[in-house]
Amino acid sequence: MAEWERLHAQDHKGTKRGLGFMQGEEEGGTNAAASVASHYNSLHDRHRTLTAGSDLIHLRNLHNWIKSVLIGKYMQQNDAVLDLACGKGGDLLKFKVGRCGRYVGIDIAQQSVRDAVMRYNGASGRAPMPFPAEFYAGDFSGTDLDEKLPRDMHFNLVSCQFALHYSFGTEARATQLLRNVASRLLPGGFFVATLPDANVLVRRLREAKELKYGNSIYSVQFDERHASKRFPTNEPFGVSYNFYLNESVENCAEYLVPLPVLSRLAASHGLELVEYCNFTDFFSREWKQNLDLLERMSVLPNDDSISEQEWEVSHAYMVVAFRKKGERVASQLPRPVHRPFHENQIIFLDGADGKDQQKSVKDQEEARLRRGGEDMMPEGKRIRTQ
Ligand SMILES: C[S@@+](CC[C@H](N)C(=O)[O-])C[C@H]1O[C@@H](n2cnc3c(N)ncnc32)[C@H](O)[C@@H]1O
Repeated sequence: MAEWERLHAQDHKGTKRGLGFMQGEEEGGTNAAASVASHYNSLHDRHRTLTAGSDLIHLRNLHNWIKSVLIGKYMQQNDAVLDLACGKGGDLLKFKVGRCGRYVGIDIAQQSVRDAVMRYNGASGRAPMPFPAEFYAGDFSGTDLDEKLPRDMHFNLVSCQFALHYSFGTEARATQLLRNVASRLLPGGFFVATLPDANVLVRRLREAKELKYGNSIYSVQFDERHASKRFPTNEPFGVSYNFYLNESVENCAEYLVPLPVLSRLAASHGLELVEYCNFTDFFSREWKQNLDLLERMSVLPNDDSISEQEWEVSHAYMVVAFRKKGERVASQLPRPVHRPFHENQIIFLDGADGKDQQKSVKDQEEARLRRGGEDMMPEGKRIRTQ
């Protein structure tokens, strides 16, 4: 039996999908968001989904392949895409392959957004991305995007890869994220995400002797507040844990995302759950149809294979997809956006980290005036200082 099949069987042995959760202390708000930003800013193009160390190359490739398949499944040619938590732009190529019509990337870590801009413009001798794009630094669960983005900016696809769980620190933050997605998604559009699978994390916690478990490449640590290992359903937010991969300390807390809670919150914003699937199940279902991609992305090279330990990490994640109610609306054609995108065009929204925020906003305004007032941004997208 393949490792992913064993993990699948183990998790579907008479278990109920859906758990209760216990609320933590009043944490998970803006301070937690700031710590996430500084954590990701401090990583030099090295995080859990990109390059977590060459020894985890297969895991990295596998997770990139899963994201590619997921995006490919829900994206249509010429779609307008919102990449929430775009990080360093690691998914730009996937949107290029999907023939993206227009791209907007937002991340709380401003240094990551700068890296994404470089990648978009064609860093390290690579070709620039062929689609128009804009970049924002801001907190996706602390900012009202309905109010802050240009009024006519809507998307066919909203993608939030390996980041949704940061919003579950409080109900207000999780709700704001869903409100942001729903307000900017066109009818018939999709919201796709990858995130830790709370059922697997909690099952492993209950099987462990301590509050920490893992293997030689990963570990998950819950704190003493969760010593009972019980999680009341009526308090589902703020259940934090720390995830360590290959001994690299993730010093920012993540939060369990109970699927029933996410699904209810999404439904109350007009988003219907159309798919949820653990990574290993997703792999076993999709690999045959996507064999070419599997080979091209070197997920299963001949000379080596994904180790049991790596499958165990992968099994801690899941994909979800939601559809916004209504008939599909074709993407709007973007107004011309000048390229390359300049770093000083990054717009700072509420919650973006960094003390130079106001200065950057001022720089942007001055740069615009130096260009004789020509607005390189689409009309309506004025710099907002909070
Ligand atoms: C694991 S990385 C994933 C990056 C990218 N989506 C990918 O898959 O390669 C998580 C990203 O989420 C971003 N992030 C976390 N909380 C956020 C928030 N509240 N608003 C915007 N971005 C956030 C981090 O800065 C980081 O870039």
